Amino acid sequence: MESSLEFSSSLGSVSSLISRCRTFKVLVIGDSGVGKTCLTHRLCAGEFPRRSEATIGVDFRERALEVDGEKIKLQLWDTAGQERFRKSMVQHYYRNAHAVLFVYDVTCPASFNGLTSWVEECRQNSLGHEIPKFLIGNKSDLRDVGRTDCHVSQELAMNFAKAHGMVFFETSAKNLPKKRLNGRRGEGEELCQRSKVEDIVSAVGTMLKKHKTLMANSPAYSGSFKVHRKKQEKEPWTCC
Ligand SMILES: Nc1nc2c(ncn2[C@@H]2O[C@H](COP(=O)(O)OP(=O)(O)OP(=O)(O)O)[C@@H](O)[C@H]2O)c(=O)[nH]1
Repeated sequence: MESSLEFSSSLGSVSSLISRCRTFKVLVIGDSGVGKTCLTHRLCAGEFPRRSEATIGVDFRERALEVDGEKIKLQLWDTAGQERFRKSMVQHYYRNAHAVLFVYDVTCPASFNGLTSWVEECRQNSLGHEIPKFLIGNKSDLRDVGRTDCHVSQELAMNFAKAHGMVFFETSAKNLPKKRLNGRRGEGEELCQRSKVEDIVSAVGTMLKKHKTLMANSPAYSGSFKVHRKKQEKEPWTCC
């Protein structure tokens, strides 16, 4: 793999001191192709990216928000789903993480089954039981009512979330096609989808702000990785 890693960390970067804004490290994990990069982009930039490439190592995006009058920052760590692009850096991902988003593709049961190994990886890397965890079923725009057998049911996902102490959301990182947006129904769906994405941001922010143990034990992380990466264009993803 042609990538190298530089790591720097400090408890108070200049920018965080100026803005006095607490920064929370939020890990985004899940199988390759489930849409972690697109979802992270949507959560932070408010739109679906035009191009998607396989993540090598990790990418970062930030989202500022206000919770109960306090400005906080979510630093989303969009990690590679492919084992060969992540293995040397795994322990860095988990260090000082404040929350985790477990992502699967609702149209790909294999990605849902794969969640067990992501939970296990968290355990092996001593991720605290107490930190907020979220289960996100992505690509809900591809749900086909005629092919429910091939999709992950919400009931199954909710049970999984309950068993692992996670908050469950089903959403789509993708904007709806333009022709559907022309009609009233499309606009409504898009607004609904946008609010679901915002619901995820608010839920993560609210849980982190309220999480007293986290505040006491792990000060807001402010540091950076620089991953020198060779990007690889991604084919449109297909599963079942
Ligand atoms: N229809 C639809 N396609 C999506 C959605 N999210 C992502 N995709 C597509 O799924 C493919 C994979 O998306 P990525 O965001 O690169 O997936 P990833 O999980 O980051 O993959 P790795 O970087 O390999 O771990 C791309 O072709 C995206 O365009 C979604 O909500 N709906």
